[in-house]
Amino acid sequence: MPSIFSYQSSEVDWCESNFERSTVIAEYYNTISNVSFFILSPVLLYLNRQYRQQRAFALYFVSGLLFCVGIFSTYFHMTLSYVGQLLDELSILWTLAVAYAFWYPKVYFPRLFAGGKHFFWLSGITTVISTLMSFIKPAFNAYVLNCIAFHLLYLTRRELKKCNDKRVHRMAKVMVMWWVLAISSWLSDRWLCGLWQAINFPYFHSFWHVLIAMSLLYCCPLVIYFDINYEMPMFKPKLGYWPSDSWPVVVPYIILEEPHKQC
Ligand SMILES: CCCCCCCC/C=C\CCCCCCCC(=O)N[C@@H](CO)[C@H](O)/C=C/CCCCCCCCCCCCC
Ligand SMILES: [Ca+2]
Ligand SMILES: [Zn+2]
Repeated sequence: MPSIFSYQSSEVDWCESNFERSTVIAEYYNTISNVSFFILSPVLLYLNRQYRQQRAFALYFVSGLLFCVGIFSTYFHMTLSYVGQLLDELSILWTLAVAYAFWYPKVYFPRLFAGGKHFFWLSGITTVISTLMSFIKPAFNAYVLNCIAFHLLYLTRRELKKCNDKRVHRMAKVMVMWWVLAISSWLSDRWLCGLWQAINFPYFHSFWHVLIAMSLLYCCPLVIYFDINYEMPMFKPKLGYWPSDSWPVVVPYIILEEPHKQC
């Protein structure tokens, strides 16, 4: 009986051919494309340093978890092992759970959980139960995780309705654009593999890694922007672009200004 750590013990196998470029790395491009997550965390921490000073624990914690997602995803695509797959999926689940626990706006709490503390415990218990359930059918977990993006889209829409800053609307549109490209790549790698192999281009899952990291690069400042509006009334969040506004490719980040707020 193969060990749960052994190569190819996972029931999921992505479209890229295995061991084509290396004898130790099962899926070469799917493995190296995880570098996007190793870049994402330090970029977030560096650019949003004013916010980091205010909410150091939350930002360091979630950036650390995103880095772990990168490590486990690398391990998974390198080995295609059962343990790799579960670590990959569970690290995503826990990153999402922790991000919700830190940043889910109190105004959306069900009335029963108005205090916040109960909501925190409910999220924790739900995550522990989901963790246990994820062992039942691991191949199904990724679909469930992807559905959470729809809830994030819904929350973004509701927040944008209350916001008249055009730059924030633009940032949300760019985030959605990256996410649509990302999810299309993920689905096409899952469902259209025969076609991609026929044209010798089975690399859509590695595009997914890069594109979802791009989407998170826009999603995180958006979350920070709304958090400042809700939780830090002494500051006014302002959207900045690195390296500068005039560059064709830019990375958004949040600047904290002292006076009154706009949204
Ligand atoms: C201020 C910071 C706020 C941060 C909030 C966001 C927290 C996001 C948490 C985790 C997302 C990581 C997703 C990367 C997955 C990479 C690993 C991977 O590719 N795994 C696959 C197998 O290799 C697996 O099949 C994928 C599973 C699906 C993951 C779905 C994640 C949903 C992420 C939602 C991102 C929202 C971005 C924009 C929303 C419109
Ligand atoms: Ca493969
Ligand atoms: Zn992956």
